[in-house]
Amino acid sequence: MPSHDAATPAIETRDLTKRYGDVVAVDGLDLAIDSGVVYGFLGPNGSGKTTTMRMLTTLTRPTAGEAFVAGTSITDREGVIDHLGYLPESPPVFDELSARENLHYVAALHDIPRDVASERIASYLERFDLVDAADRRVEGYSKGMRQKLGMVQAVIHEPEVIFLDEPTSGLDPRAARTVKDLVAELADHDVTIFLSTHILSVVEELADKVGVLHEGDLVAEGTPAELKRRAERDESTSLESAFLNLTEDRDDEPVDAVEEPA
Ligand SMILES: Nc1ncnc2c1ncn2[C@@H]1O[C@H](COP(=O)(O)OP(=O)(O)OP(=O)(O)O)[C@@H](O)[C@H]1O
Repeated sequence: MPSHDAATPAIETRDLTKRYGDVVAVDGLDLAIDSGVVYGFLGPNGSGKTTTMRMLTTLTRPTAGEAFVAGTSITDREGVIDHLGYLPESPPVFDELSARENLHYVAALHDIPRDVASERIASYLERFDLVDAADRRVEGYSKGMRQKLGMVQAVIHEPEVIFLDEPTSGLDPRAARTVKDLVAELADHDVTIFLSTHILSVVEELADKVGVLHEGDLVAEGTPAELKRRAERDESTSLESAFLNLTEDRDDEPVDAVEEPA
């Protein structure tokens, strides 16, 4: 259950901006995402998705604007860090440790008692089919095994808000199913999932709401059905068509929130 006030969005950004020299990676982003929502964060390569997630997980500082995760400002790193989990594109794992040791390390960072951590770790290792490899050094792991370990690292401390960057990348169909089922299960327990992926079938299956980023701007927001309905006006029915339509090269256009028809 979220510890923050239910009326407070789980993720809120106001005019959140990140510049790298002349490059505006994220340009005045305004988001308000409720608890228990799976938010599909879409956008072409280089549109600012990773930069947004890095700001929201305190790994990089905004140039301007502000953001709150689970009601806590991202400027309060100590205060916010226990409330969030992050699976980045390359999971941060220690190669010289085993999966179990890596997970105990992360659990200890979050002050989870050793016996509680042991139980949770055993359960996740089982769920992700990592039991046989659990006590082997991670340096010999395949890409998919690392990805699964990264996923467990992101959820082991039971955070209220979880940021996932391409969580099914490199996974076999069974492991991808495990991840998707876990996301759905967490959302059922009011955990908020901020999910960035280029795999639109994952978004279709899981996302309650979708935001489309283009060159650092949020160009559309709505449910997958709303975005598709909008694309239907262009005689198209798929989320892929909606995505392509929304992110084709365009001059600056305002945010286009897609509303349910009355
Ligand atoms: N550390 C950095 N230094 C300079 N420019 C950066 C840095 N990180 C990101 N950028 C730039 O910011 C923009 C957004 O990059 P970002 O990685 O956030 O995109 P993305 O949407 O996650 O892309 P992808 O889908 O390819 O992962 C790009 O123009 C990128 O070159």
